[in-house]
Amino acid sequence: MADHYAQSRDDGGPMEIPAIRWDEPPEGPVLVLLDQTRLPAAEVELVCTDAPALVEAIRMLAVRGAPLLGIAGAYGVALAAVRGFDVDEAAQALAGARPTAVNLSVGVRRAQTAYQAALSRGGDQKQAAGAALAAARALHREDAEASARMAHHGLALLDELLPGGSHQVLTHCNSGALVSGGEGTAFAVALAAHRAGRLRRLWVDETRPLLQGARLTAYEAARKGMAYTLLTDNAAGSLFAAGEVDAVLIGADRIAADGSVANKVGSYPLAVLARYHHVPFIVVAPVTTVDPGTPDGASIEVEQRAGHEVTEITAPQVPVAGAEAGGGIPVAPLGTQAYNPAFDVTPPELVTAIVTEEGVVSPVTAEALAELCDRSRQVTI
Ligand SMILES: CSC[C@H]1O[C@H](OP(=O)(O)O)[C@H](O)[C@@H]1O
Repeated sequence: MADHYAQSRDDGGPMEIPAIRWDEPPEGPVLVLLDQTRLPAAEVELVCTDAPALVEAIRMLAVRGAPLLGIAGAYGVALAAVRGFDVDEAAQALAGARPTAVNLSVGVRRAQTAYQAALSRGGDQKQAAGAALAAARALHREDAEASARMAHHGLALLDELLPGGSHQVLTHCNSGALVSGGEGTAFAVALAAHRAGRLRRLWVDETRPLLQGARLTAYEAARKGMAYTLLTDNAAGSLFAAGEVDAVLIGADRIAADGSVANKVGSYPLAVLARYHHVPFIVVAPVTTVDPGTPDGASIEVEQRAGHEVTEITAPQVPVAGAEAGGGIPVAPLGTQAYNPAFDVTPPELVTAIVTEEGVVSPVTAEALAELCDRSRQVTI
């Protein structure tokens, strides 16, 4: 079950409303999401009291973005546990809500494993539920820490690649606080450059069809006082040709063992443009987005979404929950079939560097990624 609660701005200023928070009102624990389908027009919280409501929120992108999906998945398992629902059933539904971002299944599995381990140690249901919640909280905290470290490593890389002055950086989709326990991934690097006085402008791809750039990155950049300019996705090429892009910064949803990067559809063309115009193409993602179990780009399942997201324009530019047709304004003849992959895959040879909280991988090779993952596991242990 899910309810919407509008946010009131008591002092008139921008509120820092977390993308996700756990709450324990008298009527029982809930997971509270800043409903991203309503941004930027309204800051509305969506309250989930069970896993099915969270699964629907994930599917309609009320909560989205790889690292945040992992955090939400972990909290979703904890929510099922504390409310006495079947945890394994909830975990399966949550992990299957969207296929491409590996973080979702990783987060679900982390909380589910903590729950099962507590039971195997002789703990009761309440203790096991507490263990699942503790695992979710730990993942939330770790992701915030990872975001800050990625921003640090990413800014150092920009300074190395683009010494001196301030620069124009292009980003695609949304990779800020709305996808993270902290300030995000690629956007966090741009924000660090802004704070250091080294961001002349952030070019923001609108990111059709769900407009994560226009609706969410512009919303985040405005709140942070960054100099940003919105553009249609098909205008990016002319910016490169005019020499107006100094670097590309994007997030990732899954990085295969060979360094192939799945990210929002439209990322691959930017990588080709960047290569042709000798511009650094930088991917920023936590190590949890690297999936050693996926050997290469061809092995990444790319989510195919409903055609009406392409053939219709809806008021908040997102699908209506549960509706077959989006109920939006048709921009194509009724009955038009649409191709709507949510992601595309960029091969490692087009990626200048992958920035993680553990450091920078460049050039991107399977060996370097494996070493990074091993180093991360040693730190985690
Ligand atoms: C850094 S994770 C953000 C990542 O997630 C977005 O996809 P979606 O909005 O469908 O969840 C996009 O791929 C971003 O790069």
